[in-house]
Amino acid sequence: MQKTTQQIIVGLGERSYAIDIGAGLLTRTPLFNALPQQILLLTNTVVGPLYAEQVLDQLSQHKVIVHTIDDGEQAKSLVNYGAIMDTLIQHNFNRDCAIIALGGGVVGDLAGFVAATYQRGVRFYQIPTTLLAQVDSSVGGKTAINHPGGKNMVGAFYQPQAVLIDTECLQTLSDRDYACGLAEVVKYGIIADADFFTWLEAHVQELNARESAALTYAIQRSCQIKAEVVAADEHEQSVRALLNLGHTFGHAIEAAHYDTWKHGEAVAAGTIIAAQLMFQLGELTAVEVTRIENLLQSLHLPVRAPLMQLEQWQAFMQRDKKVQDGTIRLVLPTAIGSATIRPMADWQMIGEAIKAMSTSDD
Ligand SMILES: NC(=O)c1ccc[n+]([C@@H]2O[C@H](COP(=O)([O-])OP(=O)(O)OC[C@H]3O[C@@H](n4cnc5c(N)ncnc54)[C@H](O)[C@@H]3O)[C@@H](O)[C@H]2O)c1
Ligand SMILES: O=C(O)C(=O)C[C@@H](O)[C@H](O)[C@H](O)COP(=O)(O)O
Ligand SMILES: [Zn+2]
Repeated sequence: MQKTTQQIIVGLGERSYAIDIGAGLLTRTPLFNALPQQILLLTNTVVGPLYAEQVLDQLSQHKVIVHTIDDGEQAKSLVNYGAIMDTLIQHNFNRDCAIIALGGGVVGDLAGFVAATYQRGVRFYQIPTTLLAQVDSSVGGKTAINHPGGKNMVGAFYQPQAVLIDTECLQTLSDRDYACGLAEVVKYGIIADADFFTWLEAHVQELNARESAALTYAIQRSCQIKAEVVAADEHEQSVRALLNLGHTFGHAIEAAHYDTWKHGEAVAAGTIIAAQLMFQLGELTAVEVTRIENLLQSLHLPVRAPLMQLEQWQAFMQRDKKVQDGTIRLVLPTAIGSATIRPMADWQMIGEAIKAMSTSDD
């Protein structure tokens, strides 16, 4: 059967770029158009052995330096950022070089921040290999590294030149990391598309089985929504904040538990807290909260946060990038298919929602 490629454009004027989606794209030529001679391929110790050779085969006419980082969220660090800068400088990379990210969101976020800052900005390409990176982090230009005090605290908005999504890469992903990507997919349904949410509910089995047609549609629809939101508000002055549903809570969980909670898992637990908060405010029905909870659960995602003191939640949440004049602003679902961003100072109410949706201690 002929393999097809679908293309979605992120419309940003002169900086517009294409997201190509298809099975087996890594081994089809060319990966990207008009690549320069000097290329730094950033990958990690898990993805490199799986896919770097396929990429290098396509780049045999270029001078490619492979830089490999450790696996895991802790690798999105200032130390690794410095080490990559050392590599670029040691090899005399100039402003005409390109950085290619081959990996999940950790590799992509770090590579993008390097690209945004090396010699004040060099070309950047994304080859996302996790579901989460394919549906979310490779698109839209949020690049960052973490700080012990919070997630993505140092970063830049810096768009890639192109994104290449090979859906076949997902077959080697662990069940846990696959589920993490589905958390961000569910997010798009909640904030922007009730029909897509209903479609997800109806295709849980196919999605859990990683069936090609369902998976490709979920990736494509997610990228379409993300591309539209980013094109409308690249620098998160308004509607882009909705992509942060569940993240103010989720980032607090991650920052407190980097070693045990993954990003997608923390987003799922954070999403259900946001839904519960809207239920308490009388703006979301019990049926809607249950639908969100059931969908996340059926996709093997956690729907209860770990036990943490309210003060700890508060400390991390106050560092959220959406805080304005000391007041946190939360993304809250107003229905399945729409969400709003709202300043919230009522910590008693927030604490009640967190408690209701945290693991019980009895
Ligand atoms: N920039 C953005 O807009 C954005 C959006 C969402 C998330 N993020 C960030 O992305 C990160 C999470 O990304 P993630 O979930 O991809 O995590 P990750 O990059 O740590 O990848 C998850 C795991 O899967 C492994 N892996 C990657 N591809 C694989 C493959 N094809 N086969 C087998 N194993 C594979 C990785 O080595 C890792 O162990 C977080 O740091 C989060 O903050 C950024
Ligand atoms: O693209 C966006 O905008 C997002 O918020 C996507 C999120 O899924 C992603 O986790 C992002 O990195 C969060 O950014 P932050 O600004 O809250 O650090
Ligand atoms: Zn996210």
